[in-house]
Amino acid sequence: MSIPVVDFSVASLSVEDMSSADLHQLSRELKVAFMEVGFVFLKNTGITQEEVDHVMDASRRFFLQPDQLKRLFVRKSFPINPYHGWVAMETERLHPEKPGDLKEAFNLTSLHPDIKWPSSEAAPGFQETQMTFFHRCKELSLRILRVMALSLDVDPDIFLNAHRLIGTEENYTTLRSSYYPPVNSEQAKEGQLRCGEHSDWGSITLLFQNAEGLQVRRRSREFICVPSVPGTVLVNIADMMQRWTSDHFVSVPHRVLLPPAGDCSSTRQSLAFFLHPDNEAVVSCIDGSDKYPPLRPSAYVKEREYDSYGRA
Ligand SMILES: O=C(O)CCC(=O)C(=O)O
Ligand SMILES: [Fe+2]
Repeated sequence: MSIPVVDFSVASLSVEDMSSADLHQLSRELKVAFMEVGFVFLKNTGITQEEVDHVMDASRRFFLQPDQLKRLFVRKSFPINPYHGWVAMETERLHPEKPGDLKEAFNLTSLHPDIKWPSSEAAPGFQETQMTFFHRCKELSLRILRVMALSLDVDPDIFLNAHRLIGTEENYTTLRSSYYPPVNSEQAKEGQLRCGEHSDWGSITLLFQNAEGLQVRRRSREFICVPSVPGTVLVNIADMMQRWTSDHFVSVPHRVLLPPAGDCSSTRQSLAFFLHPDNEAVVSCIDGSDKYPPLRPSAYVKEREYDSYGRA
């Protein structure tokens, strides 16, 4: 198994109105990828490599600031949004039974004007690039949701109707910039990785990476390495979408390895857009079956959060 590459041109963000496009071929290809692999590379989405590089450059400048500055923006310090903000090294464990992940991250979850950002002297371009990219990823995700609904022959708005509040406190969608600093893999703790094995929690995830290291688990349980393909967006199904589609679309575990022994100087960066349904939407099996009971994203996310961060 390898991860398929699908051409998204007909629904690209550079096509102003996709409603009249012929999306059938595209929807068939996406369906096969999401049913069989759970991951797909999309090319020609309208989001360019240049845009991605620009956001990664601004993120890197933020991460290279002293922790003392970044702590002013730490996650859980924003009264209006508990998810938004900076996550220090080894704070998060995406595999709940393993040591903390060897990465730093910045979660953009709230676009509220009361949210405090680093000054443009401390982190040039950080706020603007993050916010602009959040919107770009949102627009692309909504297009993907529409094609996914078509592919399943259900109401084309069925997923869109549950993603109306992105960027507000009523929706957990997050643009996460991750920074994996150089690490000597021989000094890491037993079982420690750059990002522990996990599946994503939301509806779908868009991922942009600037280096290898990502691995995806196959049905046979062995992991395969995912290349970094410039100019593409890697899209995967997340857990709530798997339930929503009664397991037709599969949410697949993945992880980010430490660099190979002897490589103590490479950094890695990624940008992940975790698309989530609105907190109070109801996610129930779209085929009308009772394979899973209906869930509320707010309650579901809280439960998953305890696993990754503890019940504190
Ligand atoms: O950094 C990456 O390439 C993937 C990270 C990831 O899977 C996640 O943060 O959920
Ligand atoms: Fe992930």
